[in-house]
Amino acid sequence: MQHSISTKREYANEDDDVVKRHQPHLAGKTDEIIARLINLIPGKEQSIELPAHPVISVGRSRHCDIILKEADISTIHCQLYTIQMDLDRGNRKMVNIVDKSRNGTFINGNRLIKRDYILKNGDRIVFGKSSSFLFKYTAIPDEVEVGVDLTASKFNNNDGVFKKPQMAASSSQSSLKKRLKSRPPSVFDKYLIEKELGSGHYATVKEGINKRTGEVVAIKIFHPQQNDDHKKSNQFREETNILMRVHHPNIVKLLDSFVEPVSKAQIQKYLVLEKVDDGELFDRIIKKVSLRQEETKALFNQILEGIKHLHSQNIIHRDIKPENILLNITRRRYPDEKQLGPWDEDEIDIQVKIADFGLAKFTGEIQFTNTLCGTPSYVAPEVLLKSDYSSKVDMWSAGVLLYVCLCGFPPFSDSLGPPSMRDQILTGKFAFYSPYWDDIEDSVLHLVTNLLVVNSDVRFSVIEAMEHPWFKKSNSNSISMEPNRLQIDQGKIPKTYSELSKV
Ligand SMILES: Nc1ncnc2c1ncn2[C@@H]1O[C@H](COP(=O)(O)OP(=O)(O)OP(=O)(O)O)[C@@H](O)[C@H]1O
Repeated sequence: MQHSISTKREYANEDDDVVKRHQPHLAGKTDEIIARLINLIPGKEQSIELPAHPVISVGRSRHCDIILKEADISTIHCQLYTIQMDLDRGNRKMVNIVDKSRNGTFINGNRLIKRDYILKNGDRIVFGKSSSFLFKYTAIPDEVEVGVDLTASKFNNNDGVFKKPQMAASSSQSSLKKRLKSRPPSVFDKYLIEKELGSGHYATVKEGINKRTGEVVAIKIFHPQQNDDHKKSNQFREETNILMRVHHPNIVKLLDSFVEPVSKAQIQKYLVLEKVDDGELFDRIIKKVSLRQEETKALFNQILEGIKHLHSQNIIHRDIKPENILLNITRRRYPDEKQLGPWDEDEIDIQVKIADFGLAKFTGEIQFTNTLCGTPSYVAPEVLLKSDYSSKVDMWSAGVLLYVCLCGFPPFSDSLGPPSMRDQILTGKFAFYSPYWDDIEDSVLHLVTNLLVVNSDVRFSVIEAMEHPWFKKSNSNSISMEPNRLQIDQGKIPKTYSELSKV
């Protein structure tokens, strides 16, 4: 379909002298070009420069700065405002789009409906039904190689030909480097954001591709929130800067973080994370009902390695649960390939990656339920009581997780009551029910029993857990204890995660 777009100049040249006199064409020679609207339809490529004018109007009216002639375009369809935004990485001019239309302005498929939205690099804007454009800010520091003159990319034509920036004279290189530093990129400058990988209560996680290196990452996009607390945004930035220094093979690497405006009233936080390919431990438990002891041991050992590293850096995870344990699985490629652990037949190795470390405080409350409604939380008694707590809260959660891996249902649950789940947690009341625990070694029961201890001073630390005889083949019989193995009314046994997932 032919896009009939004309800037004011074209329109004036065509048929209206009055317009020509009173409405100069959109971009004057001295105007700073802040962004471009790009029509990518093959054969009709076109680039409309957007100068940093306070307001640019788009619509059918001949008084608009950008005239779209399609029948579904309103007289004034939308307005583009240049606004100075105070981003966490400095100030930046951005374009705020305000919809005024009857048939809608769509950003990446979502209708604005008379709202405002701050445009991001790579946004696809559709006016009405089919006037479709890609939106791009002109200077994109992260995409430009050092030594390339950004001023050369200030094309001053609307002919739709995308010229490559020219090489700068060496004298301008240091000023360019300074500009690159002082004009920090948005997440959209740096990454192409692709398919959704999953979503949770607070965020959607999408695949991202680093435009410069091609690295594939996971980008956690938190739901927009009111832009009323600069202090919190700064805290987010400072904390994530610390978390970015954490490097360990069993911890999902935090690569970057951004806080960006969505509209004048709302901001959105982004975390760029190492991408983990094979889902959550939670799904593995659902699929298998419970995990074999040797498999649990191999996974739990890696989980403890990750927690040990966090604790050594004075970081408390605060939200250890199977949804936050991600897996990278190396699949078998040929029949006699040697397995590197006690994994399933088609698996050569599994690497555990702990996700969301240290971030619980940004998502508000630590969650008291997990994704399957009514299943228990992993929180320690001192967290429930909102009293002072230490890294030992992670060890309580690790104890719940170990219990769940081995039998498929949680140690604390309202269905086991009375008392209530909360009171079971506060008093540390749990047991190993027959027949579920009958074939499981006393040694691991001893470990669980030393993790689910109400008094955090007595509860095992991560080092104590790692040194437990269960992990050491020769020592696993050296434990003397009478585990609390109980018979229980079948009707009282909580449903396994696997059963709950089918409800
Ligand atoms: N680094 C990653 N690589 C691949 N997938 C990921 C990664 N991080 C998260 N995901 C997936 O994205 C989904 C949602 O992520 P996440 O659980 O972190 O969001 P959330 O809103 O914090 O969730 P919750 O409701 O559990 O607090 C999950 O299903 C998870 O498997």
